[in-house]
Parts: sequence; structure tokens; C-alpha cells
Amino acid sequence: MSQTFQVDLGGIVDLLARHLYSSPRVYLRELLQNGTDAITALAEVGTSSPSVSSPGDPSAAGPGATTPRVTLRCRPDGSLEVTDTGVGLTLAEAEELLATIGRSSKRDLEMGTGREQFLGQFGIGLLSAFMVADEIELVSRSARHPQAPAVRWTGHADGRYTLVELSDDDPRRPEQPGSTVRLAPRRDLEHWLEPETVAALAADYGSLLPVELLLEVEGADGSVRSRSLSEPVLPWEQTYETPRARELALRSYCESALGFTPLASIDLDLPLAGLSGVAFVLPTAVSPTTSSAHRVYLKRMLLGTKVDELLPPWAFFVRCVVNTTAVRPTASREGLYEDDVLLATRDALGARIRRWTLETLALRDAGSAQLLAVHHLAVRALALVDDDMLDLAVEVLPFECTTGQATLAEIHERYGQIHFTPTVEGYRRIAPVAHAQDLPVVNAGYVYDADLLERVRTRRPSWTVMPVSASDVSQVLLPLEPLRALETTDALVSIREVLAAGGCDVDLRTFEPAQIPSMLLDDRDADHEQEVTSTVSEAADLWGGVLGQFSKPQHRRRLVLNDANPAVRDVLDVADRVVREAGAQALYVTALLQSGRPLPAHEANLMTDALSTLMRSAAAPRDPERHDHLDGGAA
Ligand SMILES: Nc1ncnc2c1ncn2[C@@H]1O[C@H](COP(=O)(O)OP(=O)(O)OP(=O)(O)O)[C@@H](O)[C@H]1O
Repeated sequence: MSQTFQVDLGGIVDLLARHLYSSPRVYLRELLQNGTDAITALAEVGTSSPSVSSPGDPSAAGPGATTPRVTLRCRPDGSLEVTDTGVGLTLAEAEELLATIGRSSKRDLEMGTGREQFLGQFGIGLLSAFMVADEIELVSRSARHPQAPAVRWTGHADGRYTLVELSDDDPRRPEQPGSTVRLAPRRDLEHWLEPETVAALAADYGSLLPVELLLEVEGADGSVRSRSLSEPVLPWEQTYETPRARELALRSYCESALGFTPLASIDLDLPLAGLSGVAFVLPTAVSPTTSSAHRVYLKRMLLGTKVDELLPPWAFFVRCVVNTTAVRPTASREGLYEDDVLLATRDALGARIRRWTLETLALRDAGSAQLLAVHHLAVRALALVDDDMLDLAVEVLPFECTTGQATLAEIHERYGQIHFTPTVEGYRRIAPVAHAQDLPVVNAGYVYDADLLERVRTRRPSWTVMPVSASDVSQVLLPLEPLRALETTDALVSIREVLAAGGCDVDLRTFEPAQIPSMLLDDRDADHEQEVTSTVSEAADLWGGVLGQFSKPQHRRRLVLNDANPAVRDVLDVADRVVREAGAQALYVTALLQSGRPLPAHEANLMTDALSTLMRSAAAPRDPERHDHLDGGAA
């Protein structure tokens, strides 16, 4: 036996009214929306046909017609009345539409979707008023059936409602067709219905609506102050005398609407998607992970100020203000429904912003330099997914290189190849030595760069683009003169012995700059060996020769001492073996510290031991011929 679900009406009302929306502030949006939709419905049936596209222009509606208008009246008792000049409701319509949750006159019954000209579609918006009031009253007179009696519907937050006809002499009967929604504030929520709040919310949500929006504040003495909140023309669709005047107007609009002075503005116009607006370029760099907060109007009603699904992820350097008719809102109207229309819109907007970025960067003027300086991360992000931008990035993006800042095109032109380190740490280790040897190595350790260089490698197969490590650089360092090599043989053997205990091999080379005592190569460089070996056959030059040496097995950690460095020479040349070994330990730990690695306890102890050995040796010089340890029998 099939049965029907039982519904706890109070629970459903509570769920929809209080938990669907993120803030009570949306109650006003829903009321404005219903008023505007009622006016649209009236225009649709042709009764007196007021134009909804020319708010504040009564002449547009023709003689005798009412100006399409939504009036917000704040009463001295703290209540709010929202009156529209719309289509109104008969008793039967009110019964069907207001008394049934989820029933909407604005939905296409066959398609199940909202009809294009209306803002609402879900049949739940009115319930949001229960967030600020315990009771909603709607008094209405039908414009379609002017002779039908006026009606009064009262809904309660617990799910009850009453619906009555108003007699012709009832003082509450409206003089004109249309509807008035009346809310008395719930205790402690009075502020939501106060004139300042109502004015601010109405201006935010509804100033661009295609109907006149009027705020009336009634004083205790019966006086009424009224002001229009409408700004009928979309800021980016206004006409200006010069392009410069338009630019300045858009800039100040961005300052007031988004709170920043933009670097530039990009017009967005997608007639097919019913979208128009502007993308404003942020004046400062932002992290790619910052959520993009766009200001989106749906059919000229503010949908949200933090909508982040509008643009592709790489476009994080702009904030948009757009008005659209095509995309669908979620039921809470606080985000966009992820459907094909949104995907197509996002792609088209992305294409527009991409084109502007390409054109601007190609100008190579002050504006493009500024854009690049502030938003190079965004350019990198776009180059990762876009070939045209990649090609341009190769020409214009400056990279840190051991031979100075340069673009990839410049480096390739000058050296015929591009070598890079995929980590900043690796670059820091290599940079001083590579710089002194005039070896060009690009720092690709920052966000996107290593991936970008990989993309350049595939996009330009004729270019040599490959990662290098400290091991590679060490291979180009000069070996010692034969005589000096002979002189240092014994010392090197003893140093190797003492550091082998900690898993470190030692090499002795001579290289510039002489201030650098050593280079420490470790397993992370060794990891890279495989890759280098595989690319070795491609490079028949200096680097190829260097890389070729990787066919021999490497130690996991290798200290390359610099014989040009005075401290290293002191350690090598000291006759006392124990002092030499302590010096070698100190050099090793210093190299470890300089490489930015954490210092394990064993290595930290090495330093303390070395220091104490050196101190004792300085205090009590020993017979250099004796090979016993100080802490052994010397005391
Ligand atoms: N001011 C009004 N004038 C005429 N009809 C109204 C008015 N307010 C509400 N209605 C009727 O009540 C129905 C339900 O309104 P409600 O605000 O709950 O939902 P909706 O506007 O249809 O959709 P949504 O949930 O997306 O806002 C509307 O479809 C409309 O037919």
C-alpha cells in the first residue's frame, strides 16, 4: 500500500526561512523581487502595459498608466510595507500561490525551470520574511480582474494562514491594483526593518532594478520623507563624452562598489549569454588561492558580492561586476548553479580576459610593464593552460637567472639553452658558484615556474630546456693543479675518513667565488641523476660533458671543498691531523647550516666537539707528529 509523506509544516517553514539563506538580510531582496516580478507579469498580460525598462519615466507607460514602482514604507510603529504596482492576486490565485510552499507562477510548467523574464522561480522566497517577522500580511487587488474583490492573506511562521476577501468599503482595500506586503518586526530583530537598514539593503540589492524604487519614511506626526533609490542605467552602459570620461567614471564606480582603485578595466559583453559588465584589474598582487569575489546581478537584481564561480581559476587578478539574464541562481540565490550555461559563460568571459591580457602585454608599454610587475603570477598561471600566453610569457616574463634578470627568450638567444633549478633552495646553493662561472641557471622554484619550463620544453622541442642541480654545477669546477693536488693528498684522505662516518664524501676543487668555502650536494641532487643521464645525449656541449659524468655512481651527500678559500686552505695545510679533522668537521657543519637543512643532533655534536678540539689545541699546542686524539692521552 503506497502512502504519502507526512510533512511537519512548521519544520519546513523554519527550514526554508531560517536555514536556506545565510543572513536575514535577504528578506528584503525577496520582497523586492516579488514586487518587480508582479510588475513584469502585469506588463506581460498587457494590462495598461507599463514599461519595466524605463523606471522613473511615467511617460513611457502611456497616458493614465501607473509608473512601475516598488515602494518601501517604514512606519513609525517599526513595521515595513512593500507596495508594488504589479499584477496583484485574486482570491483563487492567492489560495494557489501563497498557500502552497514551492508553488510559483513564474515557473515554466513544462520545462520545470524559471521563466526567463522573472527573477523568482522556486516558490519559497516569501518565506524568507519569517526570518525577521512572525507574521506576513499580503493585501492584493488583481489588475487582471479589476472587478474581483481585494484579498488579505496572512501567513504565520508555524505554518498557519488565513485568506479573506476584503469588502469594497474595507479601509484596508487598496485603491489601485497591486500588492502590499506588511511585516511587523519580531522582537529583538527590529533593526532589520529600521529605515537605515531598509535603505541600505534596498539600494544594495535593488538600485539597478528596472522599476522605480522608492523609500518612504513616515514620521510619528504623519509626515512622509521619500527618496528614490533607483539608478536606472547600468554604470557601464551609460554614455560618456570621451573614453577617458568613461574610464574615470568606471574607476570611481569600482572604488565605491568594490572598494579598490583598479589598474585597468576590461569590458565584458556577451550578448548571447545576456551578459554585460566590467572586469576590474586589482591594483595589487593576490594569491592564486584567494577566492575571487565577483559582484553579480541577475536580471539587474544583486545576486551576491562574493560569487566566485564566474571566471576560470587563472583569472584571479580581476574582480567583475556583471549583469546577466542567462545563468541560473541556486535556490538560496546566493550562488550560481553549475550548469552548461555557466560553463559556457565562464569560458567566454575567460576568453575575453585572456584576449585583453595578451593584447595589453603585447603593447610592451608602461601599462603592460605595470600589469606584469603586479600580476606576473596570473600571467604564469594563464601560460600554463594557454599556448598563446605561453609564447608571450617566454618573450616578456622576466626570470631570476644567475647571469641577471632576463626573459626565457633572451636567455635562449644568448646561451642557446636554458637550464633551471626546480627549487628555490637548489637555486640558492647553485647561484653564487654558477654566477661566478658565468653559467646561466634560471630559478624556477617559485609557484608555476618549474611547470612552465616543462611546458616550454614541450612547446619548443628545438630548444634545450632542462633542470640542473648543484651536482651538475660542481662538475664544471676546476680540478686542482697537479702539484697542489699532490700536496693535499694526505690531508684529503684524513678529511674523507672523518666525514665518511657521517655518510659524506669529500671532493677538493678550486672555484670562484673564493669566499665560498664549499658546496654541499645531497640526496635530492642525487635523485636528479637519473633524469640528467637520460638527457645527456641531447646536449653535445659544455653541459653535455658535465652531465655525462653522471654515469658514475654518486654518494648520497658530497662536500666539495673550495681550495681557493683561505679557511679551507688553512684546514688542508695544518700539520696537526686532529686539528685538521676538527676544521673539516666545522666546515661540513657550516655547509650544512648554509644549505638551509635542519641540523641533526649528530651533526650539531660534531660542531661542539670540533670547537672544543680547536680551543684546546689553541690553549695547549701539541706535537704535530703525535696522532693521538686530544681527549685521549694528551692531557
Ligand atoms: N507581490 C506579489 N504580487 C503578486 N504575486 C505575488 C507577490 N508575491 C508573491 N506572489 C506570488 O506568490 C508566489 C510565491 O512567491 P515566492 O516569493 O514564495 O516564490 P517565487 O517568487 O515564485 O520564487 P522564489 O522562491 O524563487 O522567490 C509567486 O510565484 C507569485 O505568484
